[in-house]
Amino acid sequence: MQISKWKRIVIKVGSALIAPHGNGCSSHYLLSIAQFIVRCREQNIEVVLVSSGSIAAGSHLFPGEVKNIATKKAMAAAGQTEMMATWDKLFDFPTAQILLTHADLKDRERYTSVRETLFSLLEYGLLPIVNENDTIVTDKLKVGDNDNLSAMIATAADADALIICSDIDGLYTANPQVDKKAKLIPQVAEINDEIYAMAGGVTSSVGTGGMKTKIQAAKKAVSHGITTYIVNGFTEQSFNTLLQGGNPGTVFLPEQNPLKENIHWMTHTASAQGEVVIDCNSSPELADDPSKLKSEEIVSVNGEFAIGDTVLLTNNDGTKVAKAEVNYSSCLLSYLSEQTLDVEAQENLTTKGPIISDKNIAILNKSE
Ligand SMILES: Nc1ncnc2c1ncn2[C@@H]1O[C@H](COP(=O)(O)OP(=O)(O)O)[C@@H](O)[C@H]1O
Ligand SMILES: N[C@@H](CCC(=O)OP(=O)(O)O)C(=O)O
Repeated sequence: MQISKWKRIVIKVGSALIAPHGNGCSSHYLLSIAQFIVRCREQNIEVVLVSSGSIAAGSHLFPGEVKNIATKKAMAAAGQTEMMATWDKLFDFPTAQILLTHADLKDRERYTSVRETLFSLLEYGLLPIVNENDTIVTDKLKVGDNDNLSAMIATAADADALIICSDIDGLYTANPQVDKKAKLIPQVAEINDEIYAMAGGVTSSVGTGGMKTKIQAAKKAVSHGITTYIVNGFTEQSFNTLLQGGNPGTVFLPEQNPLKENIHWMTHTASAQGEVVIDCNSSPELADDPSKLKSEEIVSVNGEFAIGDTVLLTNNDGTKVAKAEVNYSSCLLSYLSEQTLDVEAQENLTTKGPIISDKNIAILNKSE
């Protein structure tokens, strides 16, 4: 989808662009990005910015070896204000700070709240600037990289395009800093294992994600129908080419049958609070429609979850079948799976309808 058809876009800017030397923010490489944002808004394209750089910006205030994760979180707390100020002074319209963790996105109620805030900010003409809330993240709570965060935000915002600004022109057949014969791939129609295999990890001294997380992000976005670009954020030409409707780097084409928003959220953002092991071998229809699950087909229940939580449904051979909203607690399902109940007793216990919601359910591909 070219710029003329865009109504809303998300732009992700990595640490290397905003804090190129890892000792405070510099607007040097941000001017062309800011100009691109201004040009998009002039064409009535709403923009959401996902910006890294708080840790890189704050690190110089904490000299010496990074002692522990608490120091890194303190760097983020210190650098976040500088990162926001660096962006804010480039625009003559207001910016707004949104700090999130994965906990805010994997909880459906909080995810919906984030969407509402984003839409309200855009309605009033502000530029939302999103970053992970590194000050409070833990391994359990974090997204971990802003490439994947930007894809989750693009989905939440129903964006038409996601532009990931990197320190390289796009996805190459291999890491060009390692393989001098590597070639730029202008277009990716399908993200498969071969594409993932091309992507190496982090190379910049301040980056977190590397190319792997950019491919993961592209997969999340294209499966929601969002055209995704990896472009070189260091060159103004990248943005001039985009403004002319061209592709300056690698474009990942949107999937033809994008997932509905709630199914996409369940597939790519929701985290399972527990696991229900089911017996698809004796009930093969369950593999295609686990919402028909009956208590006697439950093999075991792992973890603790409440009504309305997301659970992972796995076959008793370990294959992941689906992620879905569960209508009963782990306690009741454990009881039901261990009992041999007659139909009447079952009906008395399962008055809330099907065990698994037939609305919020995402059948998983084998590779997920
Ligand atoms: N197949 C690949 N194509 C392009 N770059 C790759 C590939 N594999 C690994 N890389 C490395 O990924 C880097 C970009 O990711 P990263 O280091 O996180 O920087 P940034 O977040 O600023 O984009 C590139 O500079 C490159 O060294
Ligand atoms: N939330 C972190 C950014 C983490 C991250 O993904 O960084 P990068 O790989 O430079 O985009 C920060 O602000 O430093």
